[in-house]
Amino acid sequence: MKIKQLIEEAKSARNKAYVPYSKFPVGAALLAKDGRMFHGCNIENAAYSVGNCAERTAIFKAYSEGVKDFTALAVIADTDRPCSPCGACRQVISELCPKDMKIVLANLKGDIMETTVEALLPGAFSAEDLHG
Ligand SMILES: O=c1ccn([C@H]2C[C@H](O)[C@@H](CO)O2)c(=O)[nH]1
Ligand SMILES: [Zn+2]
Repeated sequence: MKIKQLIEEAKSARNKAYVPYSKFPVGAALLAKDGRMFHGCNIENAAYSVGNCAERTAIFKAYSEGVKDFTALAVIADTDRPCSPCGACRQVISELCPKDMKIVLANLKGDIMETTVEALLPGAFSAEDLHG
């Protein structure tokens, strides 16, 4: 799948965001190795801290369906620079996606930044740290 198409998928996922508090909709699209696409949006809550980001929504949806092998993730929001995933999402992405997997960050202006899981969170705390 082309990068532009993946970004379009993330953009349409963004339309589903539930963001009454931040009014900052974010969309994500996660492409699995088997070709399946998992969309994610941010879903907020009056108890602010229990809201979930678009990236984690997409990853958790895939995992909960038993899909664990991914090839690319795109994220988009109406930001000046391509949308930058938060620390919590970087940690989750780092554990559940391959280190060299492509991450495409985008904004509505059409700016695109391509990066990788490893580059998003170098030296991430991992299961190896936990269990030696
Ligand atoms: O990469 C990001 C950055 C922020 N958010 C959400 C969290 C919250 O709902 C809103 C404002 O931070 O945007 C995401 O979903 N993904
Ligand atoms: Zn996040």
